[in-house]
Amino acid sequence: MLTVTNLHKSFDTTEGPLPVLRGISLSLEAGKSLALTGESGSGKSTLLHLIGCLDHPDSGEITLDGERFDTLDDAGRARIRREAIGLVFQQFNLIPSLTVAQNLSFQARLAGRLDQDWQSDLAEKLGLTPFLDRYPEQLSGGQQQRVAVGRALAPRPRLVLADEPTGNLDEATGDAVLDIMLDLVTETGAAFLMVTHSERLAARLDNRIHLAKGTLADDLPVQGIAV
Ligand SMILES: Nc1ncnc2c1ncn2[C@@H]1O[C@H](COP(=O)(O)OP(=O)(O)OP(=O)(O)O)[C@@H](O)[C@H]1O
Repeated sequence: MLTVTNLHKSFDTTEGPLPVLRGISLSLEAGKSLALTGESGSGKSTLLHLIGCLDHPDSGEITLDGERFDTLDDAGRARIRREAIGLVFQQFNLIPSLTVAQNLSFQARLAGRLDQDWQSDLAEKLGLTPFLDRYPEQLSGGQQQRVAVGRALAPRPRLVLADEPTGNLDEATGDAVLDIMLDLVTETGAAFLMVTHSERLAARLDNRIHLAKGTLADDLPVQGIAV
């Protein structure tokens, strides 16, 4: 279970501090999916980065299964990213000098949780088995994003965070990638938080929250979510 309580984050700018998140609270159960929507600049990526241990909040608490993230130092955040979190971004961020198979196993190796059977299973489910010896530049965008999804899920993370994962793909390809992601997060029992601009894609997840002016709107269905 992910819990976020009264999270605040400002950035220093030349015009002074820019408050981006002003008291965000939410919770997300294992096996559930949550879409995070909001206008450009509303702070969606900032929130995802804090939850994903890529940055630290000014105040507030973030816990995963009772373990606090917000008080960790750089090394602690790096450990959590390795061991508990799978990240998928709009840019596929594959390692160009590694094959598909090596990219798929990269995160699991870092986490010390390489499981060849699960990796083969993942490759099959993601339709990547014929491409295992290719390099990322020899794949289409949709295929590259499926590798990124597989890489994130190979260590069986407890929390999967995705920032516009289908943003660089055409609609049909993006839908197919999201279908597979939803199947896989359900199968692994991970909690899944996805940033999206698309109402259509947001509606495919279990719940949705909307960020505006640094706070979460409270007029949305909140089943399973404490907002
Ligand atoms: N490192 C930073 N330093 C200063 N300002 C920042 C920094 N990161 C983000 N911001 C500002 O914080 C605000 C929120 O940015 P963020 O990227 O979280 O928004 P977003 O909702 O994800 O936007 P988009 O949908 O366009 O990706 C923006 O005004 C942005 O300019």
